[in-house]
Amino acid sequence: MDAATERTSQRVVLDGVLSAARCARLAWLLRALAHTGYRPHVESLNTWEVARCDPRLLPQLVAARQVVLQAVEQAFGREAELYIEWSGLVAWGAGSGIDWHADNARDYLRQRVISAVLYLNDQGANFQGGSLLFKEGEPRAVAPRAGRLAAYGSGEADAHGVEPVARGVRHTLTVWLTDDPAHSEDRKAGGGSREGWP
Ligand SMILES: O=C(O)CCC(=O)C(=O)O
Ligand SMILES: [Fe+2]
Repeated sequence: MDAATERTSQRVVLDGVLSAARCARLAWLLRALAHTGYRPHVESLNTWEVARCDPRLLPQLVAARQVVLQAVEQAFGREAELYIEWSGLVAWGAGSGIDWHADNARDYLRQRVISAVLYLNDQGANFQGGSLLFKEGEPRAVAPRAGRLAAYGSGEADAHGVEPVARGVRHTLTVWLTDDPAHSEDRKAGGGSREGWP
């Protein structure tokens, strides 16, 4: 394998990244404001939409995604290098799931370098199924539980899928990170800093 095709997978699973109470508040926001259309059997709510629906609710989401950004930067040794490209809350209903894919495998997604999913509720208690599965490497499977963060490369080396949710609703805060400031969602919102929100 030459340097150009080298596959470098990078993956971490961290527990207790957000408290159970903060996870529950984000899940409440998701249930109150989410809309359909992201994928079949899935409802979502991105940070822009929260800003538009009710800016008073924005700080709790902005604070949580900042926690995710900092946890990822620390885990991957990339402090002050990454920007949030997209962030949002996702509710995975019964029947939802995703086949094997890489998160940057389209021309318009190439800027994504790390994917981060913070789970807001518990497999087994709140829903059945819904494990995050990787095609190769370790860890091979992540069982969602409130406060657990899975972070992994957005490229082919970390190809992954979500096992179908069999029952209940699986809640996540999903964040894609880029090292290209031009693709920062905060910059696009008009902020000049890495924390561009008011
Ligand atoms: O929710 C997860 O565990 C992973 C989601 C995912 O792969 C995606 O949204 O691209
Ligand atoms: Fe993915």
